[in-house]
This record gives sequence, structure tokens and C-alpha cells, in this order.
Amino acid sequence: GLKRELMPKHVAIIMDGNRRWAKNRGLPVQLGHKAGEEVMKRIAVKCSELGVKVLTVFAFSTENWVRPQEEVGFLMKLFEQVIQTDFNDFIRHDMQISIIGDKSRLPKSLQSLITTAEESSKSNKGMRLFIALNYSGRYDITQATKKIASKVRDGILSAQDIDEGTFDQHLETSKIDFPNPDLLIRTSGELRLSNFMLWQIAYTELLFVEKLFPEFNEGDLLEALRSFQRRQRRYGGTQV
Ligand SMILES: CC(C)CCOP(=O)(O)OP(=O)(O)O
Ligand SMILES: [Mg+2]
Repeated sequence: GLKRELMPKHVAIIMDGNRRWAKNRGLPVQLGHKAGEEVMKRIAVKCSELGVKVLTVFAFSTENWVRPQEEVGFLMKLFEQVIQTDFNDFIRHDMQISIIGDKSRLPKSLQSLITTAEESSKSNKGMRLFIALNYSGRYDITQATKKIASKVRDGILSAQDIDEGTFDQHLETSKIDFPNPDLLIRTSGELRLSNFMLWQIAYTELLFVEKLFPEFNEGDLLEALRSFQRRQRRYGGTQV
């Protein structure tokens, strides 16, 4: 069974397979995304109950803009529902909600809902929920670099003082106790990172599962966590 003391502090999930799930059932893609959103809500609550400290879910990548207009429009409306309605479930578990990604390209209505959700949950003490919207690992590293370069220009930082910690402090997952995921789960059988948190996952255990995200349930989450707990993490160290 699961040991609480071996629970990963930070779990990240690439929620993939919504459209295939819909297609397999002859449903419109929108219902695949809707089904995925229901699963995300249940998995977030389960992670919180299991004592996970940080959960990061990849909900929309910078590459997803190329999708058909009606699908992107539907997804943006769905994200508004997540941070307006699902939000009530999240705060019932005292979760702190943060959106990571380039918010400037999101609809204005979504941007203001994000501000409200982040503001009203920022002093909560429960699990930290990061929802990655219009996010990518390369975007995150680039924005951190810009912030660091500005500080060097303004004399706040000297170039030789820049170290790995400097980046940890300027990425969008900074300012939390567990910025780097211990476990990254990707559903739908795809074996790639799709430009997710590239810097943060340097030592993250990767787990690829066949199930499409809408099929991923609490049992699959427990199995993923058991698989993580069975792994011996060496961080490149000498211990065998
Ligand atoms: C927007 C994103 C979370 C949706 C994930 O599922 P997907 O639309 O990539 O579905 P497919 O991989 O089946 O095309
Ligand atoms: Mg996909």
C-alpha cells in the first residue's frame, strides 16, 4: 500500500488524450475536453486528500493555439468554468490556485477570473494547484532569463552571481517549497514532454500511462503513486 511518508511532494500531469477519447465514442472533441476537466477536478481533490503538496496540470500549451478556432474558444470557456465553478471544490479543500503561463494572450474575461481566483485563494494552507495555461517550458526559461537580465542591467544582480538557484527563483513555479515535480505523469501513451516544465523536471520520475486522460481515475492515480514509491531515486549519486 501507499506510505504517506513516501508520497511525492509535487506531482505534475500532462493531461493528454481528450480528443481521441471523444473520437473513440463518436463524440465531438468538446465533450472530450469536458470529460477531461471532470477528471482533473477529481484527481486534484484526491491528490489533496493523499497529502500531495503541489499539483501542476498542463491544461493548454503555447502550441495549442493552432487548433480550430471553435475548439480553442471552447477550451477558454472551459478554463473560465474551472477557475470559477470547480474553484469552489478546490477552496473547500483549502487549495491555493495559481495559473502559470503567458496570461497576456488569454481572453480578458479569463485573465480577470484568474486574478480573482489567485487573490482569493492565496492565503489558503492546503495543496498548491498550478494550472498551466498558455505555458511552455521554453517560455518559462525565457521569461526567467528576461527578469534576471533586467536585474543585471539594473545592478541588482551581478552576472557571476547567477547560478541554478537564480533560475529556480525566477521561473513561474518559484516561491514555493517544492518547485520541482517528483513525479510527472503523462496519459494517452505519448512518450514526449511537449515542452512542459523543462527546467524543473531535471530529476523528475517520469511515468507514461496508456489510458486517455478522460479514462484516468483515482485507481490509476494510486497505481501511479505506488509505482513512484517503488522507485529508488539516485539523483545521479553513487548509491546503488
Ligand atoms: C488541451 C489539452 C489538455 C488537451 C489534451 O488532449 P488532446 O486534445 O491533445 O487530445 P488528443 O491527444 O487525443 O488529440
Ligand atoms: Mg494530445
